[in-house]
Amino acid sequence: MAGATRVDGKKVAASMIEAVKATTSALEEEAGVKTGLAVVIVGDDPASHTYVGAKGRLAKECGFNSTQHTLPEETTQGDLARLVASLNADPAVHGILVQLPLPKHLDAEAIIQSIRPEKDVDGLHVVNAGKLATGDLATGLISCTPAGAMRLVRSIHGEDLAGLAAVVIGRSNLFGKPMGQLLLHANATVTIAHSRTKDLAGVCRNADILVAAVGRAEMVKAGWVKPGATVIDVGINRVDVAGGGEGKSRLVGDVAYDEVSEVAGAITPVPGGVGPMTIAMLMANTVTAAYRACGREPLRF
Ligand SMILES: Nc1nc2c(c(=O)[nH]1)N[C@@H](CN(C=O)c1ccc(C(=O)N[C@@H](CCC(=O)O)C(=O)O)cc1)CN2
Repeated sequence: MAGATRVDGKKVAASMIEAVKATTSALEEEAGVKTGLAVVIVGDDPASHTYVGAKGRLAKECGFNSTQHTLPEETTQGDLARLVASLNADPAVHGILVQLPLPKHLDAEAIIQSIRPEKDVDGLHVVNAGKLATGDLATGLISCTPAGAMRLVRSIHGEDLAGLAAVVIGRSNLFGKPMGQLLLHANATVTIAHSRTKDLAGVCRNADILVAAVGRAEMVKAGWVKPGATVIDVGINRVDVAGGGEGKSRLVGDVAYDEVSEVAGAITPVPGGVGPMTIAMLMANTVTAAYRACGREPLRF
């Protein structure tokens, strides 16, 4: 029987969405401003279309004016850059999100850096990454997945992580680095581990908070986890179901959930953990951007 507390990302995300809805309607009532989100998707990747659909539906539910720009696979860098430039110039658009990954022939980094930082609700522009790195959490926009994962850490440990050792496995700009910085700002003692780390299992066993973002199904085993640790699983891997027949698959994280649940103190499931928080944080960032565009500051979500 599993002993760890299951950290319910859907529940935390739902309460955040309620706060976003209230904040959005307050802005409309007080300033007459409707929060605007533009979502851009290029190509036919089915998973990306699913995520974009979910973002659009939730944006509408939050009371946003949400527009989706669907571009064909063969879109050129110039076409996409012109669309971003027009959204940058549109005062009714407070947040711009370009769904990743982009088709291989496009330079995703150049597109992300062309978004105005104050509309970069994905928090990926160097200005926003730099603000996070220098400890300015008040004026920038923080990348949605690390912000969502951090929210789940706070739901277990509170605001101050002083005295706790945190290990993040993964050093990407999208997740590992910003997650490490958020943990550091909350006073945790942070290690960022990666594919070249020696004795990865041993490093992980020191962690009071272990965050896995490696992209390898169920790589983190029970023997990697300190008894009682909090384990945050950021992986989303689709694996075949043994004997399930053609095309049968299920989603698993980077953590071997069942065995790690026997050792950990708290653990996020996949699905239903960090994933729902990513989309909730996008909504929070978008209404935050709308408030700032009106010279106001909303509550901290
Ligand atoms: N521009 C961006 N592109 C991408 C991001 C991002 O944050 N910004 N993240 C991922 C995809 N993503 C959002 O876009 C995302 C992935 C997964 C989930 C989620 O809720 N997952 C569910 C399971 C869903 C399923 O059944 O397939 C869960 O974990 O419970 C939300 C958002 C890459 N691209």
